[in-house]
Amino acid sequence: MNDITQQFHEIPTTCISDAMQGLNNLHSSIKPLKAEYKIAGRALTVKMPVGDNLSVLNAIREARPGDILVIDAKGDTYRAIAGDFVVEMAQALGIQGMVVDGVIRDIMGIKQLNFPVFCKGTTVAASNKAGVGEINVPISCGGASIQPHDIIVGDADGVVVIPQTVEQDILNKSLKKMENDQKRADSVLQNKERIMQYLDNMLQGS
Ligand SMILES: O=C([O-])CC(=O)C(=O)O
Repeated sequence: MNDITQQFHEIPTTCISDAMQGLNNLHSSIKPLKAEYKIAGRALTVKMPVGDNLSVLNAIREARPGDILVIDAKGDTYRAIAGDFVVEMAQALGIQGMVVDGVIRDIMGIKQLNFPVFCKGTTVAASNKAGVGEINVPISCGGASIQPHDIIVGDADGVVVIPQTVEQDILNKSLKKMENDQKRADSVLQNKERIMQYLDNMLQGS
């Protein structure tokens, strides 16, 4: 992880989302297989046709350690983009995690690997391997546009994408948001009076 992705790793996705007005989140159906998973890194994008995962193997072959595979699987939930064998290869080569608008299979084996996969769920059918697909091209995944090397952050709440062109600005805004959330909680959640005062202030004039 380089410096800026390391800093994003320490920030909840909710604060990053707030810093981007909620505009760059992947669809909420894309969730971690385990709530404790946290990922932050650069996207290696994969554009695959429905039900054919040879491009995922290509991406695993080309990935650098720390990369996050972000897979545009067109939302398909019938065929798995990977099972425990493919995921274990990715893990062994140092890939940090996978995000997909589709499904995986061999969920028990993948959970045992403790490899962070964010997806829409699980299925039984494997993908074909006919060979169509592209890597490191702009994609749409879960309703968000993602360019190769954009920053991806995922945790229990979901996945956000931070475009490279604004990453420093979004980092600063996210840190500020996290600090402000903490200050608000410290000040308001002290007792019932402070809570009532906060609610009255918010509701004034509404
Ligand atoms: O080979 C595949 O495409 C999926 C699979 O079953 C595995 O990775 O174990």
